[in-house]
Amino acid sequence: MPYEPYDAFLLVSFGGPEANEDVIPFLENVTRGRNIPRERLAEVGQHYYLYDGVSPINRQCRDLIAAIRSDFAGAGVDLPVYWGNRFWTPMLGETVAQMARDGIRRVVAMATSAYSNYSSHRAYLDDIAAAREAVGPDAPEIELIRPFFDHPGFIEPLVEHTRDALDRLPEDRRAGAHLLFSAHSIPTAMAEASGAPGHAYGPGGAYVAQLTEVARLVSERLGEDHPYELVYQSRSGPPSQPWLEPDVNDRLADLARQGATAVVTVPYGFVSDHMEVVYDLDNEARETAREHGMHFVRALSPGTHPRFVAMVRELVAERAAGAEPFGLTALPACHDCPEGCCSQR
Ligand SMILES: CC1=C(CCC(=O)O)c2cc3nc(cc4[nH]c(cc5[nH]c(cc1n2)c(C)c5CCC(=O)O)c(CCC(=O)O)c4C)C(CCC(=O)O)=C3C
Ligand SMILES: [Fe+2]
Repeated sequence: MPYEPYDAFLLVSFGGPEANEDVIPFLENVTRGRNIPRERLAEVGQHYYLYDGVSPINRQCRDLIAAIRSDFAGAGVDLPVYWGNRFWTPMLGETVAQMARDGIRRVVAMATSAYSNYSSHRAYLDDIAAAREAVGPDAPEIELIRPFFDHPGFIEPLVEHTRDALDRLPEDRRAGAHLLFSAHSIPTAMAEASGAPGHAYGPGGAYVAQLTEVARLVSERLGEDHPYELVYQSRSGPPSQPWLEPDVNDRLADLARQGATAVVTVPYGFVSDHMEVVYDLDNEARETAREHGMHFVRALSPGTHPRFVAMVRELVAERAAGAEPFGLTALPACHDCPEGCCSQR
C-alpha cells in the first residue's frame, strides 16, 4: 500500500567529507558565497584531519535511514526512502534527479535540523527548490516536515540522554551539576530574522525562543534540581560580526571561577553527534573543563533513539493529514515557511 498522498520519503542532510582529500572540496561547497575568514576554514579543516578526513555525519544519516526503514516497515508505511545532502555526496540534486527517473511524483522530506533559522530551515527549502528546478518539469513535488524542536519525539530522547549523562558523573558530583544546553551559534542578525515575519518572539527571534523553551522543557522533565542555561558553540564568521553568545568555553571558565565542579553539556541544537559535537564539545570544551579542574560529561544527541525515529513517521502522518503541528510549547511551527520566513537578516 502506498502512503497517501506520498510516494517517497527523503532525508535531507548537510553532508560531510569521508576522506582527507574530500575535506577542502567539502569546505568549499559549504562556504561558497559566505563571508568566512580563511583562518577559520584552515582551523575547521584541522578538525576533520584529526579524524582522517571522516565526518561522522554520513554514517549517522545511513544509520537513521536504516532505522526509519525498519520503523516504516513495522508500521506498514510503504514509502521508499531516499537521501540527499546539501554539501557532499549523495548530493541532493542527484537524488532529486534519481527520484524523477524512478517516477516519484510527491515526496515528504525531513531536514536533519530541528529549529527555525536561515541555516537550519530556509536554506534547506531553497536548496530543495534549486534541485527541483535543475531537474525540470519531471521533478517531484517535495514537502518538508515542520521544524520539530518541541515534538515529544525530540524532547523525550533529550531528557533520557541528559539523565544518562548525569549518571556518568562521579556520584558525589551529581547533585548540583550544571547543565549547559548547547546549540550552534549563528549571526545575531540571522537569529533576529528567524521564524515567521510579524510574530513577536522576543530578542533573538524564533531560534532563541525555541532554544529557550526546549532547555526549560528538558530540565523540567528531568525533575532534578540542576542549574541550567543555554550556551552556544561553533562560532564562525569575522570577529566584527556579532554572533549569539555566550560561548560554551567562556561559560565553562566562568562557572569554574564561581566554584562549579561538574558540568553536563547537552548538544540539543543538533540531531546527531556529528563533527561540530565531537570536535567542539568532546575535544575543545572538554579540554576547557579539564583546564579548570571540572568534571565534564557530554550527553548524546537524539541519533537513532527509537522515540526520535517514531517521530519521523508521526510527522509524515501529520503532514499527510494536513493536521496542525503538534508540539509541547506554545510556539508556532509552520509546515511551509511562509514567504520571508527565516530570511537571512
Ligand atoms: C544552525 C547551524 C547548524 C545546526 C542545525 C543544522 O544542521 O542546520 C549547523 C550544522 C552543521 N554545520 C556543519 C558544518 C559547517 N558549518 C559551517 C558554517 C556555518 N554553520 C552555521 C549554522 C549551522 N550549522 C552557520 C551560520 C555557518 C556560517 C556560514 C553560513 O552563514 O552559512 C561550516 C564552515 C566552517 C565554519 O565556519 O565552521 C562547516 C564545515 C555540519 C556538518 C558537520 C559534520 O561534518 O559532521 C552541520 C551538521
Ligand atoms: Fe554549520
